Amino acid sequence: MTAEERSAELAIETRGLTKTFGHQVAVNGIDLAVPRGAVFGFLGPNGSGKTTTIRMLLGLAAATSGQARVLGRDMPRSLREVLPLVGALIEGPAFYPFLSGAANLHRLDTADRDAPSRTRAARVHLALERVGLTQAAGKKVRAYSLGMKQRLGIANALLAPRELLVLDEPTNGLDPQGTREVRALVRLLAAGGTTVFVSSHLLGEVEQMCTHAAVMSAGRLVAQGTLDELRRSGTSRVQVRTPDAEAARRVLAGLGLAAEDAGRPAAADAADGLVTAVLAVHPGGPDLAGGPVYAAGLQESLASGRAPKPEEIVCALVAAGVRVRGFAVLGSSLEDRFVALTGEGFDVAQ
Ligand SMILES: Nc1ncnc2c1ncn2[C@@H]1O[C@H](COP(=O)(O)OP(=O)(O)OP(=O)(O)O)[C@@H](O)[C@H]1O
Repeated sequence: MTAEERSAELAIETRGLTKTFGHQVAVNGIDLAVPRGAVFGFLGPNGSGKTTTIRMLLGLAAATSGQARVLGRDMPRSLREVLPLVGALIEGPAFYPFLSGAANLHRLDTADRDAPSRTRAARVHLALERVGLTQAAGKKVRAYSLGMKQRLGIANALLAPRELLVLDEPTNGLDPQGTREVRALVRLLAAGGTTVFVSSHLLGEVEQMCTHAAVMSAGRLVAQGTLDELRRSGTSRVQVRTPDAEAARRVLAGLGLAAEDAGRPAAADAADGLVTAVLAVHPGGPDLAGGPVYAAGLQESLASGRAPKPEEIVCALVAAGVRVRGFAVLGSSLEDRFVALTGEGFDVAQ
């Protein structure tokens, strides 16, 4: 695939995108690659640079250096052609509380110079229908729940057909019911073929909604890929349950696997011990970010598999007379990965 073909498959692509505020580097040379059709979670703790990145992508802030392409066109040079194809929800739009949801959308649609007035009513109706607010269309916004207001914000982003939706922390401040509604709506929109770029500081949320994710930490992009790729890019371990722990450790060491710890499984024979060893540390994280080929480096390193295969480990254990009563290959969870990548207490609350 040529570089141009690869670019054409990306809804968002940045190279070395950087934003500084005085001496502070808010976004530090990031290379984002968001495939078309993805639900892409832009994950990072508060203050890691997500909103600043989104503002640059939408032409709301100028980059200090680097390039950004949105829907295959250079930004901000092609702002006028690109923006009509992008629906955005940033920091929640301001609605008039004394007007109904429908009346608010009418007002906002009027402000769009490219939106024909003749079809306005139909557009507003369709947008409200898509977010499930038809029943509440005539209700004053001051009587809306936070979740309903957020859905109205998404309806506003959907007033025209969009190729890309950019949502900045769409569930922030919502109660569990509102959160569920917005997450379900994001999945629904994505199922219709729209690329969704959604920022969040909640790992659980990204795991539920997204096909892909990128992780920001202190202005840097420290990993990106499909959720599976990110999971696989951690450290895997093998775990052996055996009454012959010492012998198992020697065999593992002979295969180049350092046994980490020994314990006792909760509900096992009192004589059994658990031996855990690092199987392979797969590259990922910082190596993944910045590569011009989307996540390919990770795929190759996984395919080349220099670590012994699980069946070879079992064979060696059995051949050495180790009584193997349990054997497992343990992957790292996304949570382990993200805590390791961001190096700070990641908010994993739902
Ligand atoms: N206009 C500004 N002037 C000065 N500093 C800013 C400005 N906007 C953002 N910053 C700083 O840049 C850093 C990144 O902020 P940003 O809002 O992009 O992070 P974020 O990941 O979106 O966090 P949050 O989830 O809290 O919004 C922060 O340290 C912030 O204080």
